[in-house]
Amino acid sequence: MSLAIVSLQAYQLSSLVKARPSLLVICGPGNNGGDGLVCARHLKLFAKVIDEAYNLVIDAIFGFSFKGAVREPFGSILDVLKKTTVPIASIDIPSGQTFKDGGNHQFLPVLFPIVSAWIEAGTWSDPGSFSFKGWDVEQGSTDGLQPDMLISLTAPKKSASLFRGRYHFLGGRFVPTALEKKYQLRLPPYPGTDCVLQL
Ligand SMILES: NC(=O)C1=CN([C@@H]2O[C@H](COP(=O)(O)OP(=O)(O)OC[C@H]3O[C@@H](n4cnc5c(N)ncnc54)[C@H](OP(=O)(O)O)[C@@H]3O)[C@@H](O)[C@H]2O)[C@@H](O)CC1
Repeated sequence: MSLAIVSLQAYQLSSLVKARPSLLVICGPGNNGGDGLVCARHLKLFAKVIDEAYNLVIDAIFGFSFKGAVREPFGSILDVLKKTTVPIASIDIPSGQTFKDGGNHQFLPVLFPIVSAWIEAGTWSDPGSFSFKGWDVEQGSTDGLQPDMLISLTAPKKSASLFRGRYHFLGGRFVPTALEKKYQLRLPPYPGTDCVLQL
């Protein structure tokens, strides 16, 4: 639900009007794709809003388990998306991004101070400049999609340090206490009953 809500919050209808109303959700084979299907279902519930004219691609192709060289048919799909001028909103990970260590994108405790820093700084102007004791922001390749919007789930992953788009949201408010303690999370407070937070 939060993925659908922030998509509609970030993209005003007036700025996205095109002759043919459309919204494309591209789902990959893993749980990221599953998130995309749920997002599509909720967007459908907002049909009255998106009926007028709406052009946006929801990237739910790969999440944090993506690794290695991209295989077909996904390579061709990503090639098309890299050239499109339609805004792309990526769920959790911009699809196709790889890192120099070849590792996956599972969140790490060291990532969570970033969330606090973003909130405290009140800006997302230069995420690459953030550095914390014992850790520097990863410098990964920019092979993957460069979305206009990123919706991080639970906490931003490594790839969030490469994000240069306009909108970054955090979703997944209800983290089990045990998980929060295990990874020493410092998650930001969500206002009221909101389930998403713009970083
Ligand atoms: N708290 C959170 O953060 C939560 C996160 N959640 C969500 O789950 C997502 C992670 O889901 P996930 O683990 O299922 O992995 P994901 O990347 O969607 O798919 C893997 C698939 O991609 C394939 N594949 C891999 N590399 C490939 C390549 N080069 N070229 C082609 N294919 C490739 C791989 O195939 P395989 O290599 O195994 O054959 C497999 O089929 C996460 O990002 C978030 O969206 C929530 O649901 C829960 C809370």
